[in-house]
Amino acid sequence: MENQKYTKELNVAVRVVHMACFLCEKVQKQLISTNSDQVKSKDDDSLVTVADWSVQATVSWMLSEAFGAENISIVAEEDVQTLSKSESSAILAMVVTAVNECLAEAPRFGLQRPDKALTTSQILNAISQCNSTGGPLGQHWVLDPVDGTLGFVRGDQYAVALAMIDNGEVVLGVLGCPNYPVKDDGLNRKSQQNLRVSEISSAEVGSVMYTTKGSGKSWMQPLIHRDMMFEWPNSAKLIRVSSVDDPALATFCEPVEKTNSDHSFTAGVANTVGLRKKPLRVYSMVKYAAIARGEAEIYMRFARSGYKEKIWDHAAGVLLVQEAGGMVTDAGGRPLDFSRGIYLEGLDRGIIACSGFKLHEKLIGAVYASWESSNL
Ligand SMILES: Nc1ncnc2c1ncn2[C@@H]1O[C@H](COP(=O)(O)O)[C@@H](OP(=O)(O)O)[C@H]1O
Ligand SMILES: [Mg+2]
Repeated sequence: MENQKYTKELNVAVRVVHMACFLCEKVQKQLISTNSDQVKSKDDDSLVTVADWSVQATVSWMLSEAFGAENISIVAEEDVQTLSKSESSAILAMVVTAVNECLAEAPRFGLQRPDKALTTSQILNAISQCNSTGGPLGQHWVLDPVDGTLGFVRGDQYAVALAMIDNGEVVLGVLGCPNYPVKDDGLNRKSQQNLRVSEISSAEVGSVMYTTKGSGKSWMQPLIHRDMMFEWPNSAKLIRVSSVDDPALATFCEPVEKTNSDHSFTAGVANTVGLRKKPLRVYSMVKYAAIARGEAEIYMRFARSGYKEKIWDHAAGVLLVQEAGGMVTDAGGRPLDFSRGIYLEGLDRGIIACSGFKLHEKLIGAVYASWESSNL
């Protein structure tokens, strides 16, 4: 069976994403506590990059340990150019600490920790090992260490996304969402109340969602509390898309930043289709998670013309939605093409993810009707 082919890969990937979430939570808490009033100062930026590089190093190291460095290809967002400069030595030291503190916890996640702390050059090596550009042949891991940088800085939603592409198709997806609780309606509740990390009760832990292609099943696990052991399946629950197909009742999500997606174009489409609710604006791939979990029905993303979407911003989320029963295509109704390197080449205008066929068909029709008069 197709989904049994990646059993070990999935098992390792899920555990590694849990570890990465643990790392991110620690850095995000530090960020919020040191600078609670100021959003996005220079210090915040450096903490964000600490999280990005540290997650990339951790994931790269753990995958190499599990499968052999020579056997794996990793496509990921970060490189080591900035980090290797002399003026980055303080950040580099923070990365080394964060990675080693995280790797020391590996046994809690059922993985092996290194015999001794990794050296700076081992960590730089692990980061720069993620230099693959993917493509149509062979297996490639695809990693976005911290997706939704702005959400991360603001104590809001962000995600750790790890997927695998095999011969051009996404076959495995894991999405860690540290601020998206497993409880029903976790996203709406949190967004409406605009809770900050410091205010979230420890019982409301985040979630990790995962799936494999062809399984027809997407799963969700809670993150584990401090000092708890991760034990497979770690209370995994099946998740499923919403059955709502009436546009008047549907919720649609989109990026918070209008530079990442044209809010006025999507408002026009929403109006044409008869969507009534206000858009749910959420940072990061948590939007895909919301569709897969049935908390929203539609995700629209229309970047400005000329912007090329990157595979790590979509791979894990797209598969989660599809295996939970939903549909994801470009605005022309064609599947996204993950086989052509780091970009979603050939993407027709924008991305539409839906809980079901009926809504999807209506949206494609509305985009078609609105396009000529838009400025995109
Ligand atoms: N002009 C643009 N248009 C569309 N997406 C963009 C963009 N600039 C950056 N992005 C991508 O949008 C992602 C965030 O998505 P969202 O807006 O849905 O939260 C970013 O991921 P990172 O935060 O990992 O850099 C980045 O890759
Ligand atoms: Mg991203």
